[in-house]
Amino acid sequence: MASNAQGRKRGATPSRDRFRDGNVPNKRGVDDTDNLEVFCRMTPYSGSHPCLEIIDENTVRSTPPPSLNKRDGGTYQDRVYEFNHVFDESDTQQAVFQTSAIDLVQNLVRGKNSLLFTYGITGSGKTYTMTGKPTEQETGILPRTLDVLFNSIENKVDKCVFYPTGKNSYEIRSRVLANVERFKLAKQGQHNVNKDIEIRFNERARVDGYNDDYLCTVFVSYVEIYNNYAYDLLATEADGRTPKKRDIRQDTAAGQTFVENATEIEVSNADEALETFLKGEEMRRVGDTILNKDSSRSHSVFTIRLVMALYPTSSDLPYPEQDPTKIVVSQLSLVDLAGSERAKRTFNVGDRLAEAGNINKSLMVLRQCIEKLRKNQKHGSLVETVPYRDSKLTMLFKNYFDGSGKIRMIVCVNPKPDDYEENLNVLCFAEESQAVRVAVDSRKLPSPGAGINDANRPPVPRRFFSRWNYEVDTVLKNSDIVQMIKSPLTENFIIDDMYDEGTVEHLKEVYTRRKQENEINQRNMDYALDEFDLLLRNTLCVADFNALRVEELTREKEATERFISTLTAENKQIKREMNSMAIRLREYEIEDDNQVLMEHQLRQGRKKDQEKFRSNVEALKTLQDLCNVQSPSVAALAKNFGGHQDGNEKAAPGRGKVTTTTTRVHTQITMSGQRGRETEPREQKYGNAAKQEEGILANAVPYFNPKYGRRSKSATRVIDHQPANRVPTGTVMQPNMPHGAKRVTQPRTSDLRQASDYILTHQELDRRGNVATSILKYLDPTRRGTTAIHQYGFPVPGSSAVSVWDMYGHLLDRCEQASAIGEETSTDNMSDVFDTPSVKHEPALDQDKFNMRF
Ligand SMILES: Nc1ncnc2c1ncn2[C@@H]1O[C@H](COP(=O)(O)OP(=O)(O)OP(=O)(O)O)[C@@H](O)[C@H]1O
Repeated sequence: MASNAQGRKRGATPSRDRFRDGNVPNKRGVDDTDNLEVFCRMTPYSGSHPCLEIIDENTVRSTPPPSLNKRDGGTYQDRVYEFNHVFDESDTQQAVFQTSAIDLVQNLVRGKNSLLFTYGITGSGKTYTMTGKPTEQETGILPRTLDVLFNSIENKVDKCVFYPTGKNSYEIRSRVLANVERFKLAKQGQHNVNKDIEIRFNERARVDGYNDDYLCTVFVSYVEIYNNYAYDLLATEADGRTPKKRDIRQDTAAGQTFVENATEIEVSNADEALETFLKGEEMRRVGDTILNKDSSRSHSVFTIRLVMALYPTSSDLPYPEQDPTKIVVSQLSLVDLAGSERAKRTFNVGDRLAEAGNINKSLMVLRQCIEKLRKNQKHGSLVETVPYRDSKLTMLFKNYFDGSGKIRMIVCVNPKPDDYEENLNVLCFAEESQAVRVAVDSRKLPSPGAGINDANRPPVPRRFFSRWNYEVDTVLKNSDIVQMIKSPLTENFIIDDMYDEGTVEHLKEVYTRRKQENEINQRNMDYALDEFDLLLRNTLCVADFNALRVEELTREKEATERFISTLTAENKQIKREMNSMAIRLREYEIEDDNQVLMEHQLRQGRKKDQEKFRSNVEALKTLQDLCNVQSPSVAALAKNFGGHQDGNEKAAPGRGKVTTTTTRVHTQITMSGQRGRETEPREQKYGNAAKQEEGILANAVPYFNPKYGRRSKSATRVIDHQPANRVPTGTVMQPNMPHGAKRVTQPRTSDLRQASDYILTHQELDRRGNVATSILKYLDPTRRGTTAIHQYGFPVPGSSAVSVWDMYGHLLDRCEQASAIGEETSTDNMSDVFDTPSVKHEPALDQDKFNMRF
């Protein structure tokens, strides 16, 4: 037995409680009935929202597509279906054959009947499963079945020995008639072999169980049920295009339904059988529908019949006895049902619509038959008549349901959401079908009776030893050697007269002696012949056995070679993958190294930044400390102006947060509050820092142009205006003030009038929050139009400087106004000018001057 037939992983038969209707599960041999077996196959689907999902090798779950409601407005629920086995999308045609069909081939060679049919909605893969395509991966059940059958049967007789009567029976022709028929067949000539067959894949598996005591031959027939009529796909009407219509009859004697006069073609190998199938396929009605471009419009039934007869008991050339009652027929029907389809999905009209109607009707009758069978079996009596006769399809299947063979269904489903509702019907029906119990076909092949029994059976197939027997018996035993040995030895005797008694006596003696010798020789010869006969038969047996063994080993070798070549190919593939993985790995490693390097650099950069940040924070801290104490210049002024300082101090707090930078550090620092508290002398408070600042001031670049400096050397007319809230910056460039310059925090109008030079040290925040210090020199502030302004100090961004000029212009205006009315501008007022720079005023200098900033 083929390993797969016995050892295949068949789905566990559903347990008792798995069936909703409480049917007894499959228990072979207990009650001589068997459950109808159902296998489910899922079509590959790559779209979104598959409506079916495989849970395990026996279970499928259906899930409604999103937002699909029942016609009554209700919602669908998830449902689970259980089958003998479920094939997922990755299961190959080979796997499907091994699991669902190879044991049916074994049934066939053992003389039993089986029916295998595919069921499902249109486009679900029924034809693909049954027939497939010529490649190894896609060869379907039918071609594989034929291969396995011919790999497994022995003792095939020549063609035309058996012949079908057309009434579900066979007869045997005489040798002469068989020869005549063969001659006629040969005269019909060879036709071109179908291309698909030339390139097709051959299944090499075989099953055991063939009874060697039988001679056999194979017949195939192919019919379709179209629009509820049976058509013979192997015979056409006179037009050569329309298949012949046939009737379905019941053979009461054999208990079988059959297609009357269906053409049965005798085939001697799988290729011939397949050729016949393809010939019939050309006749089969297939149409192009929206849902399947090669949609089967009929139910097709391909029947393989194995016709067997016992070996003759005589040692004649192998030829069956001409006794039709000793013929045994087993059959396997492979049925590709047309798919159910909803008209509203296919938009079929005309013939297609009528076909669809008939397809759906026949499938509905099949369903009803199964339901009624189930009901009857449940009640244990004939509660309802099973409507087999309502459709040709069910009429043809009737004998299987009546127990003349095994029934198996492969239900094909496509998980696409559009098929959801139809799939529910299919799955429901398929699951419930499993509850139907069918009587087991318990027929046994009649034993050969007298003759060779298991004890004296040579270890080679019957066809071998039958041939030697015939050859040894009919050829060797009648050979000349035997005759020659048997011939008496002769001697020349001359008898002189009738009274020559001496010679006669001598002759008598010689003959008697020779007769005795001959008898001894004959006995010896017979003995030797028997010995030789035995030796010969044994030698022939051993030779045949060895030949078989060689054949088997050759097959194994070929299989091993194929396996090795597959492994080699896989090996190469794996090597290729490994190489590409190694390349990828190298790339990853390089990338990894780069990343490590980058990470290292980043870490270094971060470290540097942190160090820089730390040093900046320290610098800022120092700066903050400096800012948080009273400006030394303010301190100095406080000394000069006494009580004024407090007033100035009060004017400052409104500024709140000030961001300052002198060494390009952008950090916010708070300057509120502490300024007024500084009372210690600057040197005392800042020590070296203050001294350093002054040193820098002393050595700084002169702030004024010597050209102008020359004119003002003799007079002390310089007003050094340093507002009270100046932030000590410790900047490198510091102006060198002429000796005698009058430093004021709030200039009076009288000071300005008397002054020949006016120098303003102004501070403000630029857009980035840096403290920008500007030193402005203005000559003769009382006379407009003759001014010359120079700016020294730090770069000041353009826009932020406008406010300086605004303020300055404002100051001048105020001075002029004051002088015009003969009043002194109050210091408080002047202080306002500087402390509230929001006062808008046209600057007292032209745009060119303004552009002198850098
Ligand atoms: N398991 C599968 N793997 C790959 N292709 C498949 C599979 N099942 C079906 N197909 C493809 O789906 C298409 C429809 O399949 P098929 O003709 O077998 O459907 P069907 O059920 O016989 O339809 P209909 O009832 O209309 O005849 C075909 O092109 C077939 O090759």
